[in-house]
Amino acid sequence: MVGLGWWLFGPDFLVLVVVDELKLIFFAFLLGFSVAGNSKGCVISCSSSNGKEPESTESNGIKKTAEEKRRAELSAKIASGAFTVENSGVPSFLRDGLSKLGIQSRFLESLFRWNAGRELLPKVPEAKGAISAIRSEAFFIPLYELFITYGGIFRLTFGPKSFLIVSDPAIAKHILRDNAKAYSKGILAEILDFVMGKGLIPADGEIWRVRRRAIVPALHMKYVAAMINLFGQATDRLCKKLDAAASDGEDVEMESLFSRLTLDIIGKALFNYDFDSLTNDAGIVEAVYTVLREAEDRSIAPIPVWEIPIWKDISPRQRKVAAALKLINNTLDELITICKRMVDEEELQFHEEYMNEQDPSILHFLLASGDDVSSKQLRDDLMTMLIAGHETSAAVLTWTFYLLSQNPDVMAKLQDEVDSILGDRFPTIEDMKRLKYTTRVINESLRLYPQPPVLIRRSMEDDVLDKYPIKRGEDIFISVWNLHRSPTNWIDADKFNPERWPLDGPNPNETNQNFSYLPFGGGPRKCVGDMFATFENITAVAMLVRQFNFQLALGAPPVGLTTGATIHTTQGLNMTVTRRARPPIVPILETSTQLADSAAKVEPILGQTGQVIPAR
Ligand code: HEM
Repeated sequence: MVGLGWWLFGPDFLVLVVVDELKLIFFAFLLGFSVAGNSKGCVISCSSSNGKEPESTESNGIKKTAEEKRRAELSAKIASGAFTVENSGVPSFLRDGLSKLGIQSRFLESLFRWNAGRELLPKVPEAKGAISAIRSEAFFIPLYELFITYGGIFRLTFGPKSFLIVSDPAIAKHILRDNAKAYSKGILAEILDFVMGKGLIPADGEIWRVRRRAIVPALHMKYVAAMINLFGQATDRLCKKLDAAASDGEDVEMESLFSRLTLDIIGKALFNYDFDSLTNDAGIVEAVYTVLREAEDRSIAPIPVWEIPIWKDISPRQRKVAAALKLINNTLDELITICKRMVDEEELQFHEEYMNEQDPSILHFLLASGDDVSSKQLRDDLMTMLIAGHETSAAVLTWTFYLLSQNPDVMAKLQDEVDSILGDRFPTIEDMKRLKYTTRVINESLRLYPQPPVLIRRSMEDDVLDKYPIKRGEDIFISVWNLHRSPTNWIDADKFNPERWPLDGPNPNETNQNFSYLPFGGGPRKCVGDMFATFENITAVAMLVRQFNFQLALGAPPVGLTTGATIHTTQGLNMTVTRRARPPIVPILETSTQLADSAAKVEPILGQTGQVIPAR
């Protein structure tokens, strides 16, 4: 999924290439709240649950002290009101001035009557950006400090433009669910247009409604159950790779391996295509990564040079992106054609849980359903889901393994559960319900590292948030990071504590946590792949920890965080992987028929609307 995280930051200057006023303002914002290029992200100090920090060398220690000092200075500045904007407004200032000059109050009253109603309306607390004070870390971290001072909604002002930062569950619920129709995806749609077009994430209005209605049924329970087999096979390939590294005593960079694992999975799941990116780096895999990198870079670039007409023809980089997009589009067109042929030749009896055993992909479902859609729209949807379903899951796995490496007690408990429930088998749909602690570990990882950390909206009409009236056209960032780490919502908010979620309670979601927990968003635009992703993550975590122990590699760079579409590490997650001292594991693959049969017997574990569980 894509979020404000897209917008990282460039150097501390603003070059005035006016392509679009709003985008420039955004760039100004980003420049202000900039961060962390790959080399200068913060050392994570907010994530460790048991007081253990990532392994640190002497220089890491120095960096960390500087970081803590910088953060303390920022907190002190915020607390002293250095960011606060006085809300007195011009009319009251003028009125006071005229009154001091001796103008009669009766006259002043009639003069200023036009403004009386407006002045009485409460104003959103306002903070102004101070570029130098809040540079050099992932943007959502300074937003947290501002939230602690200014509260669940505040306005962040840069020059003529401002942004509303929302960190309050009730306001988030209003925007995402109760009055969702009044909000669009705003600038997100503009930035992602080159790659996602009118795909489900950026689309708004009627296109979104029609496509959502077509796509959601494709992710039915029988399909997701069949996918567990695929998750198992792909993870098994990763296990083999790790096993070889363990034999050779080589450290591994897990973030990129997780990215490849989830790319392989989503390619098969969406359009029955095997990227085989765990072993293959060229051609289409390279093209996918070129496009992904471009999407991230566009979101952080200080100048939208790609919008200058001639640029895309002369810039080697833009030509490479165009060639990559062409290759992907051609491949998708080919896959669509092959799939159409398959559907034509099939004795089709389409029904609610329709699934083709040879090709259970979402594309096959959509074509078999008779979905009346252009190839371009289909491509946009597939591309959107490819990115949405790939980056997010990879990030969840990355941060889960980081957290596990910092919390050996949790790891031990997790391995006990996996050993007793899975043994040496491949996971099945029934296991998804039984692997309760594994699920809680992932729930908790998603709380501390929400993917994406911020959701973006734009108001399409005037509205009232909390007690504050807001105008049409407001750009709003709902900080899931703040919601998930708010001291009012959570006890020991920064602590990694899977035990906070009772094993016998419902699976935590936005509904039963009353919008203080939004791992998959909420309301009509909630993630369509939540169950798919949860089962994918459970399968991968369970199979990996069953076979290996994971530790941060000795001498590896500290694990810093930065933002792209999701929360990335600054320099990778370098780990030493060792085989667990257990009898050798010989996975037994179950057939898809068995899986499909068993799917019918298992209730979904997601989307339960149990009673509200107070945050713990
Ligand atoms: C752990 C993995 C995942 C996480 C954390 C995640 C998170 C999210 C979130 C937070 C949203 C809401 C965005 C917003 O309101 O602005 C979202 C939307 C979406 N997600 Fe996911 N997602 C994940 C996996 C997937 C997968 C596997 C797929 C596809 C199979 C997918 C497809 C989508 C789509 C299409 C939307 C847009 C829905 C709409 O606007 O109607 N996601 N996701």
